[in-house]
Amino acid sequence: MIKGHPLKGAFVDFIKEQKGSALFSYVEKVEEGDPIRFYENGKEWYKGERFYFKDRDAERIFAGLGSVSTIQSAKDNRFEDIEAQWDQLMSQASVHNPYDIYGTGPVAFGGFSFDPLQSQGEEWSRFASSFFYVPEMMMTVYNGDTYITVNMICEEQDSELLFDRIEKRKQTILSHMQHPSEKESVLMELRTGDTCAWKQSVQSAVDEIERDDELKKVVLARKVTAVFDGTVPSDRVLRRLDEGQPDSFVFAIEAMDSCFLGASPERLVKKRAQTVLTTCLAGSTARGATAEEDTELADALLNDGKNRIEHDYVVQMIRHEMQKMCHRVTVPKEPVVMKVRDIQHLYTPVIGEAAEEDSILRFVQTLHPTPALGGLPGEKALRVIRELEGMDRGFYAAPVGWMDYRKNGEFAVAIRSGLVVQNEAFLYAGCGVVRDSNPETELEETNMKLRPMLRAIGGGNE
Ligand SMILES: C=C(O[C@@H]1C=C(C(=O)O)C=C[C@H]1O)C(=O)O
Repeated sequence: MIKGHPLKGAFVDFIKEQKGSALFSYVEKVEEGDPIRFYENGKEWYKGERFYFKDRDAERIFAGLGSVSTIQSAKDNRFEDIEAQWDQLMSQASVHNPYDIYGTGPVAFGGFSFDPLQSQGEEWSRFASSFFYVPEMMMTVYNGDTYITVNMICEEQDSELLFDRIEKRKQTILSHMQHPSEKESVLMELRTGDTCAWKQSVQSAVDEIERDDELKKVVLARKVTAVFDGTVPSDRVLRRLDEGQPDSFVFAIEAMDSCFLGASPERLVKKRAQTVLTTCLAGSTARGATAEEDTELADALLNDGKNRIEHDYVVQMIRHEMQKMCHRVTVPKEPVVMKVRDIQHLYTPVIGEAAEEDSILRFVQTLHPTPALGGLPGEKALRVIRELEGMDRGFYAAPVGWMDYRKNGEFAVAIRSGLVVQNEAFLYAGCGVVRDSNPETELEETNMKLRPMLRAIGGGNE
């Protein structure tokens, strides 16, 4: 007789029938939950395989621990390949989910690197060019309600032991224990890279745009390296981002001793049944010191020719691609201003209606990279980036997010982000270069965009 959890018997029987190696997943509602705490508490057992994701509206928050299956692809058709592997895993799965809530039950969390053809930087060695975790344990908070999903894959002889082990861990992690907080490390050095050379590459992009009638925009990024006297406490960095950037997507994804994390204002795509939301976000200015100055800056941004053109390239491409994939697309005529803590942007939200069974990955594949992060036209801009940037963006500016077993999900564009590896943090920021760009102004813009991550790692002024 099997005692204890009501699903233990079903699990043991399922594994017996399947002869192992299929996914068993169940969802429970719990009284309350703090996903950041869940993430931190999971460190002891799951360090190196955790994720966190909060959307801009904090409507849905996820924390995932461990990986019962890691889906990876380095193939040319990486989007289709990831989807095929996910379909394969789900086709044999047994899902016990009494809740009709997106983002509960089996979810794969991860992303796709910005450009698999960029030569790989050493700092990104822990990250495959595209990978997703199916967590062993996941907390989903939706509208104040908390759900726990447990996923298990095992061999026949291990099933009872595994079930009990995970159940015990789950209880411990949920029991409000707090992990002893990580030791703060001291920032020793901030290497900003060769800013003159970077400005020179902005000028080269402007020259290229002037020479080539077809090339309209190229987004160039730079990297700043922060060196600490000890391990960078990524859990703390995540907590600071979460508390300090309430209007952004906040994400973290660990891969062994590395953690990529950030607070991005930009949605790539969100899909719920037939509804698809995407974002045009390009054109930037500073926040004002007073409410009045802030409004003046926003008005100036809305009326600035260079920023409007830069923004419009993004709208053109997104509208065009969305019209191919959806039977109805709504795009406002004019952008509005989106304000986040350190910066304001021109923003045009786009809504499409697609077939319910369409996978979110189809939209990710088609939209990434939008001209907000790549340029216009896309392929040509990518070639210029490879030539001028001279670094590996890794997952910076790339799609990071989740998809569920019904092919819904959400992906942010992973900007305002950084990669933490042991005692170093690599922070990235870029900006759209068009015909009228000025290298000095673009450099200042990247400095403004680096601020949230600098503050979160403890290297920036408040
Ligand atoms: C490239 C970045 O941001 C992108 C570029 C913007 C711009 O050029 O105005 C604005 C928002 C983002 O789409 C970044 O933050 O690193």
